[in-house]
Amino acid sequence: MSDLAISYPMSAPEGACLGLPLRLGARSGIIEESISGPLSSLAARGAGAAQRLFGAFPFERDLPGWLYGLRPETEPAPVQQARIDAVARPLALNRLPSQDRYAEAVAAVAAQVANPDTPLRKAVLARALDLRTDRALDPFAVAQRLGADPHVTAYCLPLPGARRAARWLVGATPELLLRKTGTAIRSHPLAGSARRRADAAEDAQAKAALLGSEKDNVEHRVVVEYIHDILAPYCADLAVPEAPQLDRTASMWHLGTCIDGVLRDPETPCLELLAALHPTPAVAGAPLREALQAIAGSEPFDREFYAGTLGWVDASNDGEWHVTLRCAMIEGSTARLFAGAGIVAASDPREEVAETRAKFIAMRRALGISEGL
Ligand SMILES: C=C(O[C@H]1C=CC=C(C(=O)O)[C@@H]1O)C(=O)O
Repeated sequence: MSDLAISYPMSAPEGACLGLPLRLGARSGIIEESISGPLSSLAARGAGAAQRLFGAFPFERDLPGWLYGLRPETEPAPVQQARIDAVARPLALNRLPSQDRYAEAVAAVAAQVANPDTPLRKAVLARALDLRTDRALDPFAVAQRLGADPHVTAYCLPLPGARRAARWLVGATPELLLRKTGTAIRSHPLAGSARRRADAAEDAQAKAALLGSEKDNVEHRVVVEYIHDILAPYCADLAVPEAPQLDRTASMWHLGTCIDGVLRDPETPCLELLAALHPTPAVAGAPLREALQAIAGSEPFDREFYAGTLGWVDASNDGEWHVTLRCAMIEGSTARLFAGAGIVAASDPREEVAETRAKFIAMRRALGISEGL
């Protein structure tokens, strides 16, 4: 019986996801229209569109992403039908790269950052976990479990797959890249992390240590400076707090800064701002070109939609876009999970392995992957 947990259509024609359900935070619906293209080429969309468009763009900004028009009144059936108890059983987990290889890559990038002859200030290195389970995974059930954390925005959306069935991008992100409401804009970048502890005193200690960590504050400052420099030319006013605050999810502490601005031109398209911002040093690094080289030289997989951006834009050009973090790409009975960490000169390779392990916790729990696997 549990094999039938997925009851919605899985056979979208190649290159389209029409008729499939999508969920982003509190909003959901059935896809009735889709537009594809790189973020920069879709930047004019939104204004003039008949309805709110939802979408996702990959990490690489020149690659195509998707904007979807939804039939909004429809609550996707799987949300009611998902059988939370019918969890697919994990069979095998493959690390890409191994933890040792990841630690070596971190050490090499930290050394590059420490070298005053190279311009690299920070690079975000990720690793992936490839999971195989004993039956088809239910992406909506996974998203529903992730969404139990009130500090994240959970999402589940189909991506056109190479084969007949859609691939699903599922996750729960804590990071707001850009919200635009009229002339008001907000970005709330996160960078600098510590695993949360079950014991309250230890948790408070982890939080205080993160706030005082010079390494994490350096990592964070690079992101805030970058976002300030990108947004400032668009803004009549831009408020950037001097020091970061602490933000949380159920399993992580993060350094966060809430940046608020007022646009000079209220007509500035939301997606134009997004195209200018993405990818920030919270997921890439700085300077961008050197960071992308470091990433390409270190990561033995394609990030695809991990560390991209997802959200919506509406007819009055308002929108809300998140960083595609704490996610997995689900296809049938397989899932690829992603987690990354910002590397600066003072990064300790073993601690960055531990940090990425902690960032997998939410998705591992949602997928029922035991610590031992
Ligand atoms: C790149 C990730 O997290 C980013 C967001 C928050 C904290 C981060 C950090 O401390 O490195 C990362 O910049 C990830 O979760 O895969």
